[in-house]
Amino acid sequence: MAPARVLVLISGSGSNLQALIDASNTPALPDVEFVKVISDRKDAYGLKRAEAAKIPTTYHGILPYKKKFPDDTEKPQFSEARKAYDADLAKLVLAEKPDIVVCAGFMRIVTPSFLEPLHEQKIPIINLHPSLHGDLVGAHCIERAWEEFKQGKRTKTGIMIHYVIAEVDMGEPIVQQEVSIEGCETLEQLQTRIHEAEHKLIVEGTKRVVERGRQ
Ligand SMILES: Nc1nc2c(c(=O)[nH]1)N[C@@H](CN(C=O)c1ccc(C(=O)N[C@@H](CCC(=O)O)C(=O)O)cc1)CN2
Ligand SMILES: NCC(=O)N[C@@H]1O[C@H](COP(=O)([O-])[O-])[C@@H](O)[C@H]1O
Repeated sequence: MAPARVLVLISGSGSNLQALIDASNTPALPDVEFVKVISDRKDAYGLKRAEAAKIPTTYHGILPYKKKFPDDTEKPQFSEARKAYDADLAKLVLAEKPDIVVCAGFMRIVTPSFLEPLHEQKIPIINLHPSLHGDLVGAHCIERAWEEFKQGKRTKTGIMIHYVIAEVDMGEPIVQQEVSIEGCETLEQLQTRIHEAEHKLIVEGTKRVVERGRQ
């Protein structure tokens, strides 16, 4: 059987991409091939990690689309710029014929202009999110959990790998893990604790979806 073709979307440092690369073709994540890494940010260090691993990369920035639609709305579901961006992103992704798309710190809300073309091809899109399903959604969830911990509103948070649907961070969870905040004295300590857990969970979540695709 041919290796599963994995395409990864990133925006930042790419430590989760690195975890996937390091685990690839070991028992933790067997028989996979990274076909491309796409970033919406040109300065994403994850692009350098991909290049070091000899994985093809593409920078797909939003600016040209914003310039094309100067009077655009900021609401993701109605933005012409975002829809055009997402439609082109879908074309870039489909050109690689992936078996799975992994959002590993990809910090853009995607619209049906991206989701539908991939859904038609039955290509699963999964995402790493630093909260449990139905708890915190959106960006900056680690910071928000930390603030609530300091206010005495919570002692735990978590992480999950979930399917990506239009409703942000509400797609079916694939695997989740609770993370205690207790014992952390700074936000940085919580971030470290969460990132260490993420690096394991993203490998497990990707492996499960790859295996489902092979059934
Ligand atoms: N339609 C969906 N798109 C995305 C999902 C999803 O479940 N459905 N998951 C995200 C990843 N994500 C959280 O896990 C997330 C990323 C970014 C944002 C966000 O508010 N982005 C802003 C820009 C923020 C910035 O530039 O710093 C935006 O897109 O306007 C929310 C959730 C991947 N996309
Ligand atoms: N809502 C999505 C979100 O907040 N994702 C977060 O982006 C980081 C990516 O780190 P990385 O670039 O080092 O892999 C991760 O901590 C992940 O939880």
